[in-house]
Amino acid sequence: MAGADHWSPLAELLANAGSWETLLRLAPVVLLGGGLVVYFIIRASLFILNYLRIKRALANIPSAPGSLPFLGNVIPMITCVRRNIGAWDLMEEWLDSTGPIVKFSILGTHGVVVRDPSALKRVFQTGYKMYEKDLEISYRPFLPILGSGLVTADGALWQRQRMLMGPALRVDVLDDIVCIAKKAVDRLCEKLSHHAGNGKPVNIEEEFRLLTLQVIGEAVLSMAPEECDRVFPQLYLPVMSEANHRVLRPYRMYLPTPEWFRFRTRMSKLNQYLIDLFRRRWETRQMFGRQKPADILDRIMEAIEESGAKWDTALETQLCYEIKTFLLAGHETSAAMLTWSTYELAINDEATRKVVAEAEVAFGAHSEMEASRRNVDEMLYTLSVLKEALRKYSVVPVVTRKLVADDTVGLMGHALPQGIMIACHLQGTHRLYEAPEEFRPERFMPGGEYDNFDDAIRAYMFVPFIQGPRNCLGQHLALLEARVVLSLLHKRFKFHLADKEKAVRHPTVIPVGPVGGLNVLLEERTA
Ligand code: HEM
Repeated sequence: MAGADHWSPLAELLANAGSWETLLRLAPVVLLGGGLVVYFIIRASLFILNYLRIKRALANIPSAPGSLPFLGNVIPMITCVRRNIGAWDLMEEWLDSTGPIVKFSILGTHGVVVRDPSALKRVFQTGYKMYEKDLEISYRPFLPILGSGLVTADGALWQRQRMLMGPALRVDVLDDIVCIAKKAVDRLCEKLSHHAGNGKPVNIEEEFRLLTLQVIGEAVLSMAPEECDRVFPQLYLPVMSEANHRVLRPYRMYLPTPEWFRFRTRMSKLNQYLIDLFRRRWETRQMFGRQKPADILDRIMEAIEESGAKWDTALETQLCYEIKTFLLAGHETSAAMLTWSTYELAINDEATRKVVAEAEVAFGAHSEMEASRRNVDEMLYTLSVLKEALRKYSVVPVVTRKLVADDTVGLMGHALPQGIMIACHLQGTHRLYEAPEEFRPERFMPGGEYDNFDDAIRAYMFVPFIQGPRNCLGQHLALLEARVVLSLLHKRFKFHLADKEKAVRHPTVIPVGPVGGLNVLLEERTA
């Protein structure tokens, strides 16, 4: 019968609606549907209540201009790129026009932005346990790579890992860095010598990126330069580039595009490469016993042995996150610092002369001397050039935190509610100097502008590595490496800018380098 062919279970249920049997059959569907509705109503009510609680608590703080209902400030933050400025530059405009604390919101997430050193002291030092890493927005695209590594860990795990990793980066490894950096800059000089005087521009930012990867690859894993040049551009750099794209285009994290699959494949190959390396190293240590540590990995393994921890897959995974964190944190930031320092030296003969003079003392007239760490520590002017580049260009312009408890002390005289985001505007702090647009390394020489800030806030007036318990673990390594590289390169070559226009800071990528890199022309220095 034609009618019976179209008889569906739903039609049957409707026909029998009202009978006990049917009601019993419908019960699970009704309960599930009802449960879901109640769940969403509760979630939505909690969201609205929380939204109103935070809105009320922030009522006295001035708002950033251009806020729309629910969207908040998201549109000006995305579209500011059209003006060739970054979201961090927009925040600076808010601070300049509105006051020392400004509130903003992004799709229902409320936040405040601050730059005053006293506020940074509260976030980074005195109240740091309340101000946790903001993993939901800023670091989210990097979580598949960095996982629970040091930069993205919090609480007890972070504390344990920091204790384990800290000494491996701070103590005697710094002595090795001088030698590793010297070898790397010698290789770069050899490469660049083919370009000297030929009138062809070299993108020195790209060269610094490769160099700093080689230095961190050798310091952490004893990787030969050729191995670094083979593995990293194939596996590591493309995953970092995709993660950077995802910052402004978060949907890329969820769409199964060819790039999404490539990201996953490269990630698992990189993880496998590192885990194989760890296993070989661990087995060798168990076979031949303790030897003088060759690199940072050896030092970490020594600390693991001393802690009595068992080698298992959980430990391997955690170590993998830590090593990728060192690779990420340890190369692009340093490359950006070297790039901006080179840019400024190219337009400042007097500063270059002082840097070259320090290199001659530390490395001898022909750069053949193996400088000791003490020699490099004495290069105060070169250090000041690097610090001034970090101040003027703020390669990490902003770091964000999430407030996980009500802060009754708060920031800039305002108590703050749990759940908001705090944007610590490091770039803004670095502009609180005299004539901030001028490049003046003397600010950081003994007795200079920096030394003259009040004791209570001085440490929070220069924050490229932030401050407090979560400060950058690699800052000494970075500044040591960069002193060797900058001074020896300038001792060997004169750098001229290939482009006439002023370099412009990249509006979307952190660490911030110049848009299009830095093209230079090279000339061998004769005297
Ligand atoms: C000029 C170079 C560098 C700059 C400007 C820089 C900047 C920073 C900043 C701003 C943070 C704090 C991030 C946050 O709290 O959200 C940080 C953390 C960190 N950096 Fe660096 N960094 C540099 C070089 C390095 C190097 C060379 C290494 C490692 C070899 C390194 C390892 C780390 C680690 C492990 C952390 C996390 C510390 C923790 O949370 O306990 N950094 N860095």
